[in-house]
Amino acid sequence: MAFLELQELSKSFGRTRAVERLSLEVEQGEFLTLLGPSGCGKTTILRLVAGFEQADAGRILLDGEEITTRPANRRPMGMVFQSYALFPHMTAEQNVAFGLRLRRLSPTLIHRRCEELLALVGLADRAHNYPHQLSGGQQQRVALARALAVEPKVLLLDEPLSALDAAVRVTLREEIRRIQQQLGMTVIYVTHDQEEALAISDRIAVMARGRLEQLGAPEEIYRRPRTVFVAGFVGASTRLPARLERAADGHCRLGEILLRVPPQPELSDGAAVLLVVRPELVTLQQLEEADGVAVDRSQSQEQENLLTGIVELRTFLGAVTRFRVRADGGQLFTVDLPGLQARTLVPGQRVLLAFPPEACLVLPYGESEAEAAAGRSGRAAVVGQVSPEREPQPEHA
Ligand SMILES: Nc1ncnc2c1ncn2[C@@H]1O[C@H](COP(=O)(O)OP(=O)(O)OP(=O)(O)O)[C@@H](O)[C@H]1O
Repeated sequence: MAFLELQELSKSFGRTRAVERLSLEVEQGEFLTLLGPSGCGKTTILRLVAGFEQADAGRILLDGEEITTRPANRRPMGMVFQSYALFPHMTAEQNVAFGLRLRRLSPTLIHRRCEELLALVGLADRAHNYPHQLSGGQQQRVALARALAVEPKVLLLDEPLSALDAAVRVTLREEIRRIQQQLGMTVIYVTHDQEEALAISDRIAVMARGRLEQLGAPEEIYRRPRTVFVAGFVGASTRLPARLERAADGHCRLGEILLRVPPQPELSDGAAVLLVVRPELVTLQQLEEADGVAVDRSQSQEQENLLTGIVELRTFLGAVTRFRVRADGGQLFTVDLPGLQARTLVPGQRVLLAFPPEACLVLPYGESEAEAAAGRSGRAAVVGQVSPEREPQPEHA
């Protein structure tokens, strides 16, 4: 039996179905992240678990006991919110002590516990500072210590880092993970930031429109997204509507080109699919103008898919440089190359794109979704989609 079980939970607000028949199991000591776009129901799930909302249907079990209708103040949960929500007229130590005072512990014990907790979150020397004397990151550390003070069985974190700047976000998420592992704490963490979710979690529940799309370890979610939504939401990717040909032996038609993909014995010939290729699995090789037609496909065609194209955008991202390349068939590819390989490639440059069959993830793709994709882009459905929020900004026009 799982430590925390959500069984067929549903919650509506008027006509809005915030959560729909959600079933989820969280193990003791597990760090589970609810990931999804704004409005997909993440906060509502957390509030249902905390007892701030009542479910319309379904059950919540903690450690084998049903807590579905138990009031919030009688659930052993700690919560940290997006906004720091500290008491402004209390010092860091007094904030942490708040829950302990309610429990009528002795002042000596409370003081010792606060010292331990502030040390745990790296604020041993800030015990007597008021919230306005602390940075956003430090305030969130105090909020974390305060939530941990009452020794909750489950810690609920609702976008705790989203108000902080990028560098602090990364440091603090590592701290949260360290503390969670040190204490063996069970955590449900809410975020819409896929990179954060991949970095911090044991497992990720990807949500869309109140429903669970996929549940799995970060690597599994990234490498084997099971739905078109997950493939688009988690990680950058090239996504190309295509059609299977000789599915069982792994061929796929993309416009004029026949690509090699992993065999798809479950799918039939002629099925509409979405090809998903991660940017780091494609390589680019510079071509001289004349090479475009002289690419020797005969040797490497067995191992690699080869396409010619032209670099449209180059975006320096630090560790990698991201390229947008338009293949000669019109498809757009996103390609990430590490520093040295990227140096000589600039917009306007003709290139050879190469990626092995194993780099292609093949997802069933309904006709309606294909039409919607074509409609959104204003192009034929064979043109690759790069999600707008991850569209790189041009380094050179
Ligand atoms: N108290 C409420 N009254 C009415 N509608 C609500 C209420 N709380 C949530 N909703 C609606 O339920 C849906 C899910 O909201 P929820 O806050 O759970 O999403 P979310 O994934 O956490 O979004 P965000 O990341 O923007 O916080 C949304 O359509 C929201 O407008």
